[in-house]
Amino acid sequence: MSVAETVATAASPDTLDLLLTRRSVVAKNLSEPGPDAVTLQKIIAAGLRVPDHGKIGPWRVQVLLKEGQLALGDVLASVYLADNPDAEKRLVDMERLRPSRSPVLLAVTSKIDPHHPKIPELEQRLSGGALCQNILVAAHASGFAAQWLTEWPAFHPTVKEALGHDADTDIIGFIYIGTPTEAPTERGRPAYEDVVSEWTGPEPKV
Ligand SMILES: Cc1cc2nc3c(=O)[nH]c(=O)nc-3n(C[C@H](O)[C@H](O)[C@H](O)COP(=O)(O)O)c2cc1C
Repeated sequence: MSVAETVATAASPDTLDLLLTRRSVVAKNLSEPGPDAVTLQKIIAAGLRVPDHGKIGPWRVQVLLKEGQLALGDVLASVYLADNPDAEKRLVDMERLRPSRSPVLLAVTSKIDPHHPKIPELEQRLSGGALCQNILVAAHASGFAAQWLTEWPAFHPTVKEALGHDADTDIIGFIYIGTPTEAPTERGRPAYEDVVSEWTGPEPKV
């Protein structure tokens, strides 16, 4: 079997265009329809195909459809109320609806082995970030839009516990996926020259 047959080497201008134009769509602007089960599986499978030094797989993905979103909404409302006993009902209701903003919600977690004999913690963490980004790109390539959020629930131990995770697991993203109700305006991006430079060797020591 040739190299070309085993590695995706064909030029894909569409992929490049997508990467050059990708924009998040805010979760509240993501409505039905969401990806169907087969499409969603492909989107997540693309996420799982990330660089993962040492084949550790230090990440997990939970799919929250309407049932899970409503259940998580109940958790958020009760945690929010416990932390803010004087909160207006309107704000508690907003928390209850937070996970239901889009048809599909993914909770992505990362569990790092800080004592791994070979793979540094940083690399394990970055693999999880790459997974989230692959999911965003795959969602867009499938004709949907998405937003990767953490917001307060990602950092709340009770929310983490309710999702079934131990204290050593981090929620690294809630990824909202759906169909945009309005096109996002373009967002300023760093100027290429401010970020990219050519390095040709160490500065001479004077
Ligand atoms: C790990 C991570 C967490 C994020 N969490 C939030 C968040 O909690 N709230 C928010 O408004 N944006 C958050 N963002 C930013 C959005 O995902 C997104 O980048 C932003 O809306 C800008 O859109 P863009 O992707 O088109 O640049 C987060 C991004 C990353 C990478």
